[in-house]
Amino acid sequence: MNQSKEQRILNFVLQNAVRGDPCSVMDTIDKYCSQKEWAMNVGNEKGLILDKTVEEANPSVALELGTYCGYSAVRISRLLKAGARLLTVEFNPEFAAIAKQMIEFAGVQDKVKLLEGPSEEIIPQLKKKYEVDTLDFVFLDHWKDRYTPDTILLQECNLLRKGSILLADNIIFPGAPDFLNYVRKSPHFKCTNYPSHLEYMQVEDAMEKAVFLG
Ligand SMILES: O=C(NCCCCCn1ccnc1)c1cc(-c2ccc(F)cc2)cc(O)c1O
Ligand SMILES: [Mg+2]
Repeated sequence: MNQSKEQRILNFVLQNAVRGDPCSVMDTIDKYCSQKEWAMNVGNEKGLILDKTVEEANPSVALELGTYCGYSAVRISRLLKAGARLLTVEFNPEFAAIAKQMIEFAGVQDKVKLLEGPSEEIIPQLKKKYEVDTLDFVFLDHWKDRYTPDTILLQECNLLRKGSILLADNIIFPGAPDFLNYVRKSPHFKCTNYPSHLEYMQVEDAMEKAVFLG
């Protein structure tokens, strides 16, 4: 049965990256996806915005919605302090299986917990099943029409605290217009826009940071 694109990306990493070296894994994925097959990793340009936001948050507990091949899970977890952890949610079982191997190859498996399933089911379980008090950082990179309902659900589940930082990918392309409207109109969020480009392309994109005010 012929391989998936995601399997080809993983194989390229397994054969060309340095085991246990997160930067090597990120660079190797970016090389493959810019030269051979485009894929929806956040990439290195928006990845630098992600890095700066994670460093600003310096999270003890971080949540990622949309694992895909694990590129941003590796990117985020490499910056976490000792004892800090990333919970990453993936709906697609094939993607989750690839991401698990990618995370292990990068050597960040002790910092990352990969949760398989729909975000609307997993978010309400975070406190009791995954022993989360509140989230210091949330990276939204899953279905763009889920950004708003899941942001509302995070608040309803009391998972955000004063200063929790949300960072959303793909604000322009594919776009998340309802999310942008929601957070920018809400008195509970302080928003900042970061213009950038779609991963591996010269197409405009942007990220939006939304700090929860309580
Ligand atoms: O759809 C995206 N991501 C979600 C994938 C499914 C998430 C499943 N899931 C995980 C947890 N809960 C649900 C996405 C798409 C594009 C893109 C850009 C240009 C283009 F021509 C086609 C596509 C670029 C991105 O950067 C993206 O993130
Ligand atoms: Mg994205």
